Amino acid sequence: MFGLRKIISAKQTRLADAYTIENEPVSSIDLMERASTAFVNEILQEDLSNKKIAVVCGVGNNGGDGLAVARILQSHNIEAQPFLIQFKDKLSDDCQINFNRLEQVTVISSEKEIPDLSSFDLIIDALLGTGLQREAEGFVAQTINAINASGATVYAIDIPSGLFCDEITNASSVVQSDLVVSFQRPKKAFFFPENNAYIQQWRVVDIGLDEKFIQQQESHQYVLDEKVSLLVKSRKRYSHKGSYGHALMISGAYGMMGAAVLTSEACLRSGAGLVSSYVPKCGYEILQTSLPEAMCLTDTQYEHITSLPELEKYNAIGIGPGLGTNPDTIHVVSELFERINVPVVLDADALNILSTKLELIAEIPKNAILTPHIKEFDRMVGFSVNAQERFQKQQQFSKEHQCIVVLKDAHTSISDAQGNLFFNTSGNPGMATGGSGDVLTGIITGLLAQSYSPIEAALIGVYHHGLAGDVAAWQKGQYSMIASDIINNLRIA
Ligand SMILES: NC(=O)C1=CN([C@@H]2O[C@H](COP(=O)(O)OP(=O)(O)OC[C@H]3O[C@@H](n4cnc5c(N)ncnc54)[C@H](OP(=O)(O)O)[C@@H]3O)[C@@H](O)[C@H]2O)[C@@H](O)CC1
Ligand SMILES: [K+]
Repeated sequence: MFGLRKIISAKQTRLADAYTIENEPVSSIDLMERASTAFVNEILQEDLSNKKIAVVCGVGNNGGDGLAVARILQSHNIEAQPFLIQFKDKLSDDCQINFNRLEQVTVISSEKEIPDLSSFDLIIDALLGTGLQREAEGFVAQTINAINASGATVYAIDIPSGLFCDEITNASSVVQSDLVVSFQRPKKAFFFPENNAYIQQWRVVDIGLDEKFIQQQESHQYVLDEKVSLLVKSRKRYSHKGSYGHALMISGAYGMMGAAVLTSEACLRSGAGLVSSYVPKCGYEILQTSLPEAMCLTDTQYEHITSLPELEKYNAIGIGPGLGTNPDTIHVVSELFERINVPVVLDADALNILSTKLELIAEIPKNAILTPHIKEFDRMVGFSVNAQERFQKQQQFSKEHQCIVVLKDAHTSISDAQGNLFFNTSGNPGMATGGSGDVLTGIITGLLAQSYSPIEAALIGVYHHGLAGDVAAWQKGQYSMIASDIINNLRIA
């Protein structure tokens, strides 16, 4: 969908593996060599020459990768000591071949022999991969615990050992990795916030699995990454401000006018031809002074919004940032639902109003974009025990109400009315700062005004918002960046 990559299950990965072996064709041992070489090339971006490295391998193909990685690192004159944790008598065929290709492997065949790993700088975790069948216990769990207790940096091959690929892991013995280098696709598990302790950072390397086959697999989950830029249309040479739509931002209350300024400015920066900002009277001078490029309309009331302006001339509307939930403002949302006939973004207090008047949820305009963070979402649909349940509810909500939900988190997820779920890969913790969400609302509304479809606007907006945040973090650092830095680094292209 939109040229974005599908996220597939462990089972589908095995099918893609077998399909590639048969149809490329390539032998499975050569595919393992390719994967191991790609892993080594990725980690060699860092200078490892003075590091003492342990490669902790299991008996399956993940272990086979680990043994090959140790050999390839040694061929680069890097000290990498392989350990085979023999928790089963028989090694997989390719693991056995790679075992035979190494001159020296320390074989550990019982719990008692597990070495103290604290003298190593770096541990490469190749104990278990996507073949995990059950929670790690006994010998395997003890080895995982030894890796975690070592104090060394840990890089995991494909997935941290002990972590389930497609569902929430409740086990206590899971490798806590600093980096995962995953083959071909990120795993579903990488997008569960619950797995944060096991995955500080992940990257994906291409190992040449058949892409066409992967994209044909039944999956409704996608990776939202730089490929979304393909959806961005170039601006026409002969065009004028009227060509790029007129957006209306409804936002602000006394003491919250910054939200109105940020959301309106972000809307302009996303390329909307014209932006009008509807604010309470107290916001008139603030808005006109800080954002001369926007037009300003005011409510009759001074401190908060109590009514709506005429809506006919706008191509898209964004409502919610800094709006407040004053009793006189609440009815504005239901009135908007009755009168609106253009795409709309509902954010912040517009969502809080929805959660105090749940009967309004049934009236959400078709194709509306809702941008809750987790707490706002839970207030609307009820508490979820974990991310997996919340993602299901998110997909269900989108289908039932024919709308798009942008659930804001470290990996923001975007659900559409067809049941698809897109996981964003841009952004950083520095973006957890006041006003960041207001900026996103402005960006998405601005894209809607330019006639992008709601799902396109949500995908382009979320990815570029994160990207601008990454540039801001690079400039100012995650601690010091603020929401206006995100706007200043926005570059949709
Ligand atoms: N996909 C690709 O394209 C490519 C994949 N590649 C690599 O292959 C990896 C997948 O390999 P894999 O399927 O051999 O599984 P893996 O994770 O090594 O473990 C299986 C072994 O562990 C055992 N076992 C399971 N759970 C257990 C537990 N809790 N406690 C104890 N034992 C447990 C299980 O035993 P069983 O359940 O059968 O008793 C079996 O013996 C993948 O992650 C990637 O690194 C690349 O080489 C090339 C291309
Ligand atoms: K692993």
